[in-house]
Amino acid sequence: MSLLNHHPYLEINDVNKQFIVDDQIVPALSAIQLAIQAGEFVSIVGSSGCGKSTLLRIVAGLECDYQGTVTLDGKRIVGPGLDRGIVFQEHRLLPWMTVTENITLGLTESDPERKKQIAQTYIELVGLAGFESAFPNQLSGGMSQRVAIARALVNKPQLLLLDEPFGALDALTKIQLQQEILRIWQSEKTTMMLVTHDIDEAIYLGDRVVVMSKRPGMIKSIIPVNLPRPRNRTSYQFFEIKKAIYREFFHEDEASLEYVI
Ligand SMILES: Nc1ncnc2c1ncn2[C@@H]1O[C@H](COP(=O)(O)OP(=O)(O)OP(=O)(O)O)[C@@H](O)[C@H]1O
Repeated sequence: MSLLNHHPYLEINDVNKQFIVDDQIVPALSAIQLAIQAGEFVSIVGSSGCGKSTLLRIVAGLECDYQGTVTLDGKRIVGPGLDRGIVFQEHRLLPWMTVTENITLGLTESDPERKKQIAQTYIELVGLAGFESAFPNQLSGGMSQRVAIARALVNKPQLLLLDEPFGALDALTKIQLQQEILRIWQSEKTTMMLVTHDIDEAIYLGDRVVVMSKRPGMIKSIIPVNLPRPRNRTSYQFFEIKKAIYREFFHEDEASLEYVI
């Protein structure tokens, strides 16, 4: 089922970004050009330090010193906004607050009763009913990430930015949460932009996989994933897409590819 409306929703236009470290210019992103449609799920992969998180931070409005333009629904991004939610690799929950309190912290709703109801909706959405009063130290890593996802969704953002959200989780929890995020994407119709090191995850979730080159990060290729969901990670077609992505990393060097997959 396609959730796309076929109009560019997020437009990243010729974005260049450099950092100054010890008076030296460190180029991080070069000529990034990417259009994402409303309701699309886009995965971004690339080697460590290629600028994936920097790109996500620019879209989040956390990084404003760059060249080029980034627009969301036609409006230029000039800082963080409620139209975008973000989930990081570490859950970043406040340890002295309960699950409900962490989720409602950034909620714009002021009526306390309504606030609680909204939190409850999202607690149920991420499968944490019964843990409303638990504190972060009483939760597993996967449960904490579920809270972080609920917190990012509570203001109903149109765009959810996921920066290696499952990177610190064990393999089984990771697979479970990938399925959850897919379910949430389908029910909430939120546009998703996922940065990951995990190529299987990128293919399992994305409508397209953006492959970035080494520093300074450039878009090397964009690989469409035209497979019906839920996807079978062990299918021949899945494997073929995986191979195409590895090929991008290993510069079409079939000999070295042989040792990878
Ligand atoms: N605040 C900063 N100050 C200086 N340099 C930075 C800063 N943030 C990022 N960089 C540099 O920019 C480049 C891109 O970093 P970024 O974190 O975006 O890469 P990444 O692809 O997300 O890496 P990883 O996959 O390892 O998380 C790196 O060379 C990094 O050292």
